[in-house]
Amino acid sequence: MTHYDLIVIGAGSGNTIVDDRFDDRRVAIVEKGPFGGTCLNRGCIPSKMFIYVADLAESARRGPALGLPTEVGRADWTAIRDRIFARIDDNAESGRDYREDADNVDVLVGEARFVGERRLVVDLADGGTAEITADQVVLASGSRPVVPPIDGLDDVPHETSDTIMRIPELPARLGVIGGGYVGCELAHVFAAYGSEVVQVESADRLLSTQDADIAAHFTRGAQQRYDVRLGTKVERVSRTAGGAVTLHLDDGSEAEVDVLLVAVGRRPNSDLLEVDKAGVETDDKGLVVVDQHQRTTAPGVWALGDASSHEPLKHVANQDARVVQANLLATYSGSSELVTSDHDVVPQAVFAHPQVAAVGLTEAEAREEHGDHDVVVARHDVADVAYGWALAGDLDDDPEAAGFVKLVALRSTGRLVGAHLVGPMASVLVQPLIQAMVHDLPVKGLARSQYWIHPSLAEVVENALIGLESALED
Ligand SMILES: Cc1cc2nc3c(=O)[nH]c(=O)nc-3n(C[C@H](O)[C@H](O)[C@H](O)COP(=O)(O)OP(=O)(O)OC[C@H]3O[C@@H](n4cnc5c(N)ncnc54)[C@H](O)[C@@H]3O)c2cc1C
Ligand SMILES: NC(=O)c1ccc[n+]([C@@H]2O[C@H](COP(=O)([O-])OP(=O)(O)OC[C@H]3O[C@@H](n4cnc5c(N)ncnc54)[C@H](O)[C@@H]3O)[C@@H](O)[C@H]2O)c1
Repeated sequence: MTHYDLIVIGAGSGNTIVDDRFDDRRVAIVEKGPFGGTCLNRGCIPSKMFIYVADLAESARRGPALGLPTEVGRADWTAIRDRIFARIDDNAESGRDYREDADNVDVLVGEARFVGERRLVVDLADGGTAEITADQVVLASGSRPVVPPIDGLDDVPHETSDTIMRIPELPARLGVIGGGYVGCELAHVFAAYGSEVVQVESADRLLSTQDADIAAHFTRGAQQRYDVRLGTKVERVSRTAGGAVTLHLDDGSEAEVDVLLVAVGRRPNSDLLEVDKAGVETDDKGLVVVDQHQRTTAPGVWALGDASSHEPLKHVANQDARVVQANLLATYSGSSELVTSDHDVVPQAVFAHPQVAAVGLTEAEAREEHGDHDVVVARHDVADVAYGWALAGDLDDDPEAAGFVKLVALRSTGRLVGAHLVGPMASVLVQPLIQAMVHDLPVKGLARSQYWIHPSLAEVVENALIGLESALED
C-alpha cells in the first residue's frame, strides 16, 4: 500500500489541479481512459470540431438563395474524423507524458474504487491492483452516457457520444434517440454531412428544457432538415436484414437506420467508484453531495464537475476545479479560509443549427417564481438588424436568419433574470447578458451606456435591451 498527500481520481478537469504549487506534495493521478477526460476526448472539443464543418456546409447551402452558386456534396467523414482525432489524441498523450515525467506525481492507469475512508484499490490496466491511501482525495470522476432499457437494444449495435465520433464511415441513415444537447448537436452534424437523420424525442419539443419559444423555433428548424418524431419513445429495436436496425416507436411508427445513436442523458460515475464505502454521500441522481467549498460529506474528500454538479458543463467543472485547488492549498497551509463555489449564473449553449444560448430563468420559470405581474419580456429578431439583412435568404424557411433574442426581467428590481438566444453566434452574443446578470447591473442604461459596433449582430442584443427598458417603464 502506498500513501500519498493527494489522490486525484480522473484526469479530465481534475488534471488541472496539480501545478507547481504542489511540487512538494506526493500526488497520485488515477485515470482509466485517455488524459483530458470527456471534454477533450469525446465531448465538447471533438463535437465542436465536427460542428464547425457542419456549420460550413449549412452556410454553403445558403449560397444559391443569396446568389452564389454553391453546391455541397457528401462530407468526407474519414478526412474530417482523422484531422480531428490526430490533434486530440496527440494532446491526450502529451498530457499523460507530462504528468508521468513529473517527479512528485505517480500516474496510475486503471479504474479506482473505494474500499474505505480515503482508501482505494486501483484495478490496473496492465494487470494487477494497487492499494493507495491519501490525506486528501479529489473525486473528478465525471459521468457517462445513460443507455435506457429498450427492448432489443442489447442485441443490436448502437453508439453513444463516447463512440459515435470515431465510427468508420458516414452512415446513409442515422437514428438518434434523444433531443437534448447531444442528440441535437450530433443530428446537426450528420444531417449537414449528408446522412438521412431520424430523431426521436419523448417530449413535445427538441431542447425541451430551454425557454418554450426558443425550443419551438429550434424544433421547427430541425423539422425542415430531417425527420423529427416528437412525443414518442422507442419501444423496441430489432435487427433488419443487411445489418440495419429498425426502431419501433410507441406511436406505432417505425424507422430503419444504419447507425443508432443513444443520447438520452448522462449519469455520474459515483456508483462504479463505490463512494459509499468512503462515507461519501450521493443524491438520488448519483451526484456526490458537496458543500459550497466542494467538500463532500467525508473529511478530506472533495468533488468537482460532472461528479457533483447539477449543471454538467465544462465551464462549471473548470470553476469547481479552481475552487478545489485553492482549498487544497489553503488546507495545506493550515488556513481555514476556504474559497466558495459560485453556481448562481451558469450559462449554456447548444452548438446546433441554429445555435441556442441561455442564462437564467425561462419566461415560464420567471412567471412561476415571481408572478405574472412582476415579469417583463422583450424580444428582438435577427431579421430586424442590419446584419440580419445580410443573412436573410428566404426568411420564412431559414431558422438562423429568423432567430431572435428574448430577455426576461423583473419590474420590482429592474434586473435581468433570464436571456435566451437562438440564431447565428448565439453562444457569443449571450456574453454581455451574462455579465449584466453576474454584476447585477440594472437594465436601465445597459444598452445606451456603451457603443455596440454597427452593423454587427450584437445590435440584436442592443435592441432587445432597449425594448426591455421601455417595457419596464410602461
Ligand atoms: C458529446 C458531448 C459534448 C459536450 N459539449 C460540451 C460543450 O460544448 N460545452 C460544455 O460546457 N460542456 C460540454 N459537454 C460536457 C462536458 O464534457 C463535461 O461537463 C465535462 O467534461 C466534465 O468534466 P469532468 O472533469 O467533471 O469529467 P470528465 O471530463 O468526464 O473526467 C472524468 C475522468 O474520470 C475518469 N474516471 C472516471 N471514473 C474513474 C475511475 N473509477 N477510475 C479512474 N478514472 C476514472 C474518466 O475516464 C474521465 O477521464 C459535453 C459532453 C458531451 C458528452
Ligand atoms: N453544448 C453543450 O454544452 C453540451 C453538449 C453536449 C452535452 N452536454 C452535456 O451533456 C449532458 C447530456 O446530454 P444529453 O443530450 O445526453 O442529455 P439531455 O438531458 O440534454 O437530453 C436528453 C433528452 O433525451 C430525452 N429522452 C430521455 N429518454 C428518452 C427516451 N427513452 N426516448 C426519447 N427521448 C428520451 C429527454 O427528454 C431529453 O430531451 C447535457 O445535460 C449537458 O450537460 C453539453
